[in-house]
Amino acid sequence: MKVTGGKALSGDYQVQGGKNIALHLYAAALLADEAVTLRDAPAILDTEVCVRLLRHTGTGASFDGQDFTVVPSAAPLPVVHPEAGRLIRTTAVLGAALLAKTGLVEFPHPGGDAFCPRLIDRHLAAMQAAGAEVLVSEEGVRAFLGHRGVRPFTVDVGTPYGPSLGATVTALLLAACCPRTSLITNPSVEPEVIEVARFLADRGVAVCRDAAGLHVTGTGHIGGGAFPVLGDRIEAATVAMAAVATGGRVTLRGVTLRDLPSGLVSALTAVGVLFSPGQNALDVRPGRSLSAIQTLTGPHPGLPTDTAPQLAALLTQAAGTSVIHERVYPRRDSHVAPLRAFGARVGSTGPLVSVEGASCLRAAEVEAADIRAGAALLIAALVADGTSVIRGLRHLRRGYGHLLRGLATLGAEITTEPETK
Ligand SMILES: CC(=O)N[C@H]1[C@@H](OP(=O)(O)OP(=O)(O)OC[C@H]2O[C@@H](n3ccc(=O)[nH]c3=O)[C@H](O)[C@@H]2O)O[C@H](CO)[C@@H](O)[C@@H]1O
Ligand SMILES: C=C(OP(=O)(O)O)C(=O)O
Repeated sequence: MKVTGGKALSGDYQVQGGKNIALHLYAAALLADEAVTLRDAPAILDTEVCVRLLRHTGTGASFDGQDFTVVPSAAPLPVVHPEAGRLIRTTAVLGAALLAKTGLVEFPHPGGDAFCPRLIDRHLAAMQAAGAEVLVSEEGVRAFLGHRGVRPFTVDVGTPYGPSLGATVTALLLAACCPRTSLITNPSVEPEVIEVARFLADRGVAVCRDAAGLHVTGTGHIGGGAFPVLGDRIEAATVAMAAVATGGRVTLRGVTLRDLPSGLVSALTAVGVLFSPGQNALDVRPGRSLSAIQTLTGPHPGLPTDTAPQLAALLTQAAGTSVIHERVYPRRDSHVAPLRAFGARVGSTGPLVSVEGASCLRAAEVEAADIRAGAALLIAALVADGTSVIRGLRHLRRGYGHLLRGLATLGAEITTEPETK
């Protein structure tokens, strides 16, 4: 993609349905005994991969650009496609849904962004706690429950890096198929989990949360029907930071201030970003000046790790030394080296990313290694003088359906060419 920077971005931006929310709902929809329509699903590569994965099991799956429809099969093939399953992160969650539904499953090791090793031991612990025999090999995982079905279980989905989002959903889906009560301790409370819990609760699964964790009482029949995919808080944050970094302002449509985690709002407010809530919309603009901050990523409602690379790009425009402490992953710094090519004074040591600002960025030729690194490089290119080239567009397309078109309507000059490798 070629990006000519140096223009303030201003206007309205419609936020897509949440990438990570949709991915988990696609897995939850596999449990249903009737057709499910997920409204406002994002038009991203990961959605296309999920259509392919569901169809491979014999389940009807289609996406018309807005609605993702799942029509159950009486006897789904309990196999997550070995190659396609390596392209996305929610492979083990899809595996859990197939296991709960059919009594066995085979799935490859999950894919997704590879900025550091990403374990799935808590997913496997949930499957074992639910009564499955689990075998792990180089190719992937085989789990077997047999006709006995899911038994009530207790599982801890906490990790040294905080509660696992994906493993909480894996455990929820397993528990949803057991008519007795299971307990998930140290659960994630990210919106992805809350939305899956709401989807299940609408269909008769009892989910309640107290100090011990999530208590889930499942049902023998999970109904169908429509369910909306909540707006993408990470896309909203990305566009807000792009607009502010260029000195512009944006009205985000389809999200409200309440949809943004308080940790994100406080970090951006400390930088000098101003928020004005509207009717199902949020106006975002820079204050008089941008200031350096010291901040930490953390589980919801903390500063989301998926916004930290974009925040580093924004902080190149803030006066002083900023530090972002990554706590959800041991390391997430695939954006740091390519940001330096723009003249940004950015460094990383273990989980700490530091940024010296404010810098005049100049155009660069760089490669994105993953979704949010790509978003951070795009923000830098929008700020920089001259025309930059960013390769690795497929990473961006995995998570952002209409970002480039949407930024163009705000005034960005962006052109794309097919990748040659
Ligand atoms: C598709 C999707 O929704 N992806 C999101 C999801 O990923 P994902 O669900 O994979 O992230 P987790 O919450 O599971 O991972 C958080 C941390 O826990 C560790 N861990 C996780 C599982 C496990 O069994 N054992 C273990 O040790 C991971 O290595 C990581 O350091 O949540 C992450 C954290 O908010 C986001 O960055 C991802 O964008
Ligand atoms: C890390 C991310 O995604 P995934 O878990 O799909 O790799 C992300 O969305 O920033």
